[in-house]
Amino acid sequence: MTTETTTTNSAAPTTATARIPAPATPYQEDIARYWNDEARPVNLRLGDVDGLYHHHYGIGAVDHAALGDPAHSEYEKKLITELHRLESAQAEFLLDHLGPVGPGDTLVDAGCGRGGSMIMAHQRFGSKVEGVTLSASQADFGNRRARELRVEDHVRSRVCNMLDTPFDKGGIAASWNNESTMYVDLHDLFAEHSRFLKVGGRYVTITGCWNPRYGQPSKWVSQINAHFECNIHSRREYLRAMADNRLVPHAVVDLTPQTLPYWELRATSSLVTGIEEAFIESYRDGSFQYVLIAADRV
Ligand SMILES: C[S@@+](CC[C@H](N)C(=O)[O-])C[C@H]1O[C@@H](n2cnc3c(N)ncnc32)[C@H](O)[C@@H]1O
Ligand SMILES: CC(C)=CCC/C(C)=C/COP(=O)(O)OP(=O)(O)O
Ligand SMILES: [Mg+2]
Repeated sequence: MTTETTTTNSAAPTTATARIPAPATPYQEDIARYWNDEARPVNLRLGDVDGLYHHHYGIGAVDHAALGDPAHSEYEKKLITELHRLESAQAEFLLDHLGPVGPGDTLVDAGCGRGGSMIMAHQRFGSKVEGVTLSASQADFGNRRARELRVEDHVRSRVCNMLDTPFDKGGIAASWNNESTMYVDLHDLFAEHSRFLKVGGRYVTITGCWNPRYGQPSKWVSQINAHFECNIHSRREYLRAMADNRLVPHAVVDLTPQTLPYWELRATSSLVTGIEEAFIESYRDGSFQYVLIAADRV
């Protein structure tokens, strides 16, 4: 069902030599195409700062002293470095919640993107990290970075549907979704994590969800869905689907106040993509929330 993609030193995907599993649905085909074609400077130029390429957003206070004078010729470069620092801080915060994992463990990054979080997890824990993405370009990119860092024996990306993975039942110590749950049905997703996680293992997600207290998805949430071709779930759906799949919340953290500074800073940069207003307005009007949920597999 799943196959590791063959990688080369070229930036182009090497799908000709790889046996890529067929997407399970036409929707997944759309999403694979979307991420295969993605090359936004807001992601690549941030990743170029230190070689960790993320497709998630940032948390934490902006370091205005590090940014310095906006009129300075180096300001834009410093701004990019600062946005990247906040995105890496987000991944560190997710890893903080994985529990006591170590070098003998295998971790799963479901919807791994270009693999930045996987590298960070291996560097922190010494663990083996298995990533799945629908995109062959992303898997190639992640595997190339792992080879360049000489961690390819421990960090591996493959093209695979996160709802149907090859991981053995109960063989995984901890797993996560970093901004990738909005592409799948949550019941199907948590059933799969629950299957491959060992009892006592930890699952963590950082995600954007619509707030049931607001009523229904706001126009801003609908705009984010249209922009990314995704389907943002409500906070209630997360907790219900986890409860139905032996995932019991250990921590629920509302990161909305911590992510707003990232968005406000990003909105002033030359790398804006046009989606900044929807995130800022929906976080401000309370219709959308940025949350971490860590759960024990019981
Ligand atoms: C916004 S990116 C997040 C990437 C990564 N987690 C990060 O933090 O940099 C969403 C990712 O989810 C993946 N994805 C979406 N649906 C998927 C599915 N059904 N199976 C595997 N990956 C999926 C995409 O291929 C993409 O890599
Ligand atoms: C929180 C929510 C709703 C996220 C939707 C999923 C998504 C596309 C995340 C960021 O990816 P990216 O880093 O490629 O996006 P951008 O190009 O905007 O930085
Ligand atoms: Mg980004």
